[in-house]
Amino acid sequence: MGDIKIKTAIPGPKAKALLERKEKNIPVGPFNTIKSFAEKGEGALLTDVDGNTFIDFAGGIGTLNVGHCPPEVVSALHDQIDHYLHPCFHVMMYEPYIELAEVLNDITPGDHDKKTFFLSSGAEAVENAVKIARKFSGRKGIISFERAFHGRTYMAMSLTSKVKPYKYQFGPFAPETYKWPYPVYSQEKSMSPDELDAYILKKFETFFQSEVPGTEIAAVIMEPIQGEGGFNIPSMAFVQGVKKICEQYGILFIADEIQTGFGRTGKMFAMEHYGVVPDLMTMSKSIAAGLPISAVTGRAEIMDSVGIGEIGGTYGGSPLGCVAALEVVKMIDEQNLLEKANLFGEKFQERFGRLAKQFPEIGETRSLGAMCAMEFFDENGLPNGQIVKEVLAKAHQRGLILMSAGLYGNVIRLLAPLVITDGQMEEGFEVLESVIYECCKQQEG
Ligand SMILES: Cc1ncc(COP(=O)(O)O)c(C=O)c1O
Repeated sequence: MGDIKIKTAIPGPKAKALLERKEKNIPVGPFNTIKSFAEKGEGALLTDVDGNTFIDFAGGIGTLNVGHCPPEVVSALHDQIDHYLHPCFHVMMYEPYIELAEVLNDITPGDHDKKTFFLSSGAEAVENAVKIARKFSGRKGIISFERAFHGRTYMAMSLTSKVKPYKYQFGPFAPETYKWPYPVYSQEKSMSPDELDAYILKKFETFFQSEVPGTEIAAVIMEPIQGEGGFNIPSMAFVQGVKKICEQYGILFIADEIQTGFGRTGKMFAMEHYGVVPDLMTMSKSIAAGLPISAVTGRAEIMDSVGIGEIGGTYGGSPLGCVAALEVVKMIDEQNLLEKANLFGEKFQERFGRLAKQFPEIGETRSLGAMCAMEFFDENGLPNGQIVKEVLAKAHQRGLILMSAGLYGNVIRLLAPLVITDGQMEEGFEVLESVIYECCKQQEG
C-alpha cells in the first residue's frame, strides 16, 4: 500500500456478518459505535475486511507512532517467538527486559541514576507509580488534575477527572486523592494565561495551608499535555511552577507520559519541552508499536523502596513487548520521526489555523509536534460535541479515522502515525478539511 486516493468507505458483507456476531457475543456498552473490522495495517493505513482503505489519524489511540506493523518490529517479534514467549520475569529474567530498562533509563529526562520496571497497560503503570510513591514517601495523598485521564482501574479511575463515562456509578473511589485545576487557556476567558497559571499555583498553596498539609501528599501526577482531556497544553511557567511546589513540600512529581511519549510531541518525551525532570514517569501506548507493555521509570532510590512481591504482575514486561519497544526507540531515531512529528504539526496549523479563521464554529487549533487538536463551539459559544460527532462519522465514510476528546467531546484530536508519508498526510488533511467545511456550512444553514 503506497499513497492512496480515498474513495468512499462502505461497510460490505464481511463487515455486516462480523457486526452481527459482535453484537451477539460482545457487551454492547463499550463497543456499540464500532462498525469496522480490520484486515490489515501498514504504516498509516488500515484496510478493513471488505477492502476499504483508511488513513488512520487515530493511530491506535496513540499507540502507533511508528505505524501499523513496522517491518523492523515484525522481524524482531519473529526472532523472539523462536526463543521464548513467557519465562515470566518473576521466575527467570531475560535480556530484552534488562536492555529496555537500560534504554529507558538513558533516554528519559534527567541525568540521575534511574531504574525501570514493566507492566502490561497504562493504568497498571499509574497504579504502580502511586504505590511506589506512597511506599517511598510514607505519605498517602495523591493530587491529580481536572480533565485528567489516567486509566480505568480503581486508583487510576480515582485520579481521572471526567465522571461520564469513566466513573459514573463505579464509586466509591480511592480516598486521599485530590483534584487540581489544570489551565485550559482557550476556555478561561476571564483571565490571561499568565493570570490563570498564577491563580492555580496560588490555589495549591492555600490548599496546603488550610486543608491538607503539603507534607501529607506523596505525589502529584500530571499529564504534560492532557490527552483524553482535549490535548490541553500548559505553559512552561505552569509545569515548572507545579514542580517547584512539589520540591518545596517534598512531594514526588509523576509525569504520565502514556499518551505523550515516544516522539508524539516532537521530542522523545513531552517533559523535555518544559525542562522539568520528573521523579517518576509512566509510559505505555506507543512504547511498543501496539503491543501491551507499560513502564515506570524513576529515580533509583525511589524505585528501590519497594520489596519482593510488592509490585509486578504475571505478564509485566512480556519479552515480545520488550523487543518491540527496543525497535521502536531505534526507529524514532533512525527515521527522524521527531522531525516528522514537528512537520505534521506545522502543516496542521497552517491549514486548520486558516480554516478556523473562516468558521466561528472552530475555536483554538492547538498542537505540540504531532499532538494536534481543534475545538468546536456552537453559535452561543458553548462546546459543541455534536458537530464533532458528525465530522468523525463523515470522515469515516470517506476513509479517514479520527477521534474526539475533551470534557464535552468537542475536540477533534489527531494521533497519526509519524511514519505517515507526505502524500497520505496531505490526503488526510484534505478529507478532514472538506468534511469540516461541509459540517460547518450545514450548521450555519
Ligand atoms: C495519559 C494516560 N494515562 C493512562 C492511560 C491508561 O492507559 P491504558 O488504557 O493502557 O490503561 C491513558 C490511556 O488513554 C492515558 O492517555
